Amino acid sequence: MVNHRREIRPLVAGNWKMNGLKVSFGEVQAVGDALLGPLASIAADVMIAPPATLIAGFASGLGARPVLLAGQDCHAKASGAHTGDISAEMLKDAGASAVIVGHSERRADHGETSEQVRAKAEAAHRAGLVAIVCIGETQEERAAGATLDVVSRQLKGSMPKASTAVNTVVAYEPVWAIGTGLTPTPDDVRIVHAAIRSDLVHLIGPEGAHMRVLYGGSVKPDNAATLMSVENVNGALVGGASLKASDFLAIVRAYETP
Ligand SMILES: O=C[C@H](O)COP(=O)(O)O
Repeated sequence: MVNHRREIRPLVAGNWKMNGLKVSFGEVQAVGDALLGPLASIAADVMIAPPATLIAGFASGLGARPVLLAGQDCHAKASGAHTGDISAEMLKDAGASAVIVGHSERRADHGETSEQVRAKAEAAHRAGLVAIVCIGETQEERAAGATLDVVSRQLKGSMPKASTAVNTVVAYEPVWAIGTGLTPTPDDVRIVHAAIRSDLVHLIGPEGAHMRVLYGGSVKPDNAATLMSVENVNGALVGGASLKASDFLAIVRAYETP
């Protein structure tokens, strides 16, 4: 473990996306059991964001196991005539302590703008949830040399002004790395995370130096330790590899203390 990790407690979060019917509670239970047993010395918070329908059951089944639960999206309002939506308050009531907002799949599939993402993050804060704000460039934007501009614009547009290192987490997820098996080089990750760190300090002041900035996009057991050791990477947002407890735990082990 390198020194900079001691300053910010990392977070390893698994985003199950629209999967769960074939993924049993046993996977979450196995993660929780490992954190109580052989992996009790993991120096990181561990979180699962299952489909919203599973949160309440997982919350009661987990008991004292140290696995945090998160939603994958929320509406900007607390309640009302919004068929099919779910509010941050409802996620909190079900047992979530956080919610992912602005994932690139939401931005692409549902046309979500950074302004809407910021409203959702504000809703999360209002409900007492941690907002995990996702940003990241497409392959075309990277090829055009626009990565830092895009990421900076999304960050500035999506972050609530009242964000703190406690109520907000940033997740940098290059769109082209999601579910593809491709990842940026550690140096590419370092450059983007350094720019995000600098923007955070500029946007919200000294708190920005302490906010967790996760990397996401094809994090797997065999690349987790390398990616997690990059400066200003304070954990991971894991998709596919979070569906199997053994893979997810292998990623979590990047934060095993010696
Ligand atoms: O939210 C998670 C990310 O979209 C990463 O997904 P992935 O690990 O399957 O590439």
